[in-house]
Amino acid sequence: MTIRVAIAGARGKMGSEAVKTVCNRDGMELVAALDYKHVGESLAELEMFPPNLDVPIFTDLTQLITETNPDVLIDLTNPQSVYEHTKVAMLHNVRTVVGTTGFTDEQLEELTVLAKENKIGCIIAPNFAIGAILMMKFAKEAAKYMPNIEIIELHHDRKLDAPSGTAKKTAQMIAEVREERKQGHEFEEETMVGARGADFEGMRIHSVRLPGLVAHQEVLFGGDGQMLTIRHDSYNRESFMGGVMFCVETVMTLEELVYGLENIL
Ligand SMILES: NC(=O)C1=CN([C@@H]2O[C@H](COP(=O)(O)OP(=O)(O)OC[C@H]3O[C@@H](n4cnc5c(N)ncnc54)[C@H](OP(=O)(O)O)[C@@H]3O)[C@@H](O)[C@H]2O)C=CC1
Ligand SMILES: O=C(O)C1=N[C@H](C(=O)O)C[C@H](O)C1
Repeated sequence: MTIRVAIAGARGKMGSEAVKTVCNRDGMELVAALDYKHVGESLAELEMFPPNLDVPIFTDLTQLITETNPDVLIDLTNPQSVYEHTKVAMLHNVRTVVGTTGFTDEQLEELTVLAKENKIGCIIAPNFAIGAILMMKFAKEAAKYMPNIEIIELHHDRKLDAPSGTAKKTAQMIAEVREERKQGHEFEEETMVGARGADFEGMRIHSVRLPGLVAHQEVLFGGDGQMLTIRHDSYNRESFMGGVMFCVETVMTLEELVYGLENIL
């Protein structure tokens, strides 16, 4: 069976890589792209894609679904659009693989309920790179023994959300095994706002944004006279594509929402 795939955000850094990957993948067909503005009738008209890539572009998701009948929508857009896309797709019985970050906890909760009610598969993966999943899993394990933790995530300077979805997910996974605790000492004071980063149950999260970076994260564990560092680096967007393909294939077998690749690997 060929999986019919649509991509929202196809012109973007991740979306364009996903277009390439889906087109080269046996057992998948790219049937449509979703954009929020009219950039042409077909991907073939865009300079960044080969002139024979005759894949229609839609600005309306419902119309895209009605006319091209995709099995899976991959969303690689932005925090403002992703919730609505995922919801509309689910309500039209289209499975979703979501890489876009920046969901609120309430949105995640609502989509979880909606997926269950409609018995429709959805995977929301804050990070598709296998190395990043392992970094999060190892960090969760280390936190059982070393609960004083600071997370430093480093990304390119076009990123919209901070902290990154990966940093948030890392903190959530660690929180499953670490009791909330204040780190440092009670007299600590910020003399410049933000100096100590964001506070997640006492762990601190720091977001670095610089040109030249792609996606990187360090989790630092401090102990008496020692420090453990767990680090992952994505040097390009190909690093995410194995995970995207795995999710497209896996979501076809699901009837619920899964948040995080670590739950299905
Ligand atoms: N889960 C993972 O492993 C990864 C997740 N990400 C996440 O994926 C998302 C995309 O990242 P990235 O590719 O770097 O970002 P880009 O800004 O490069 O790409 C986003 C694309 O989506 C388009 N877009 C915006 N709104 C809509 C909409 N409503 N419908 C259709 N297209 C839309 C943008 O158009 P325009 O530019 O014209 O506004 C742009 O082309 C981010 O949330 C990022 O955090 C990134 C890397 C890995
Ligand atoms: O915006 C990005 O680039 C990335 N976003 C995801 C996140 O917020 O964690 C995944 C990866 O870090 C790249």
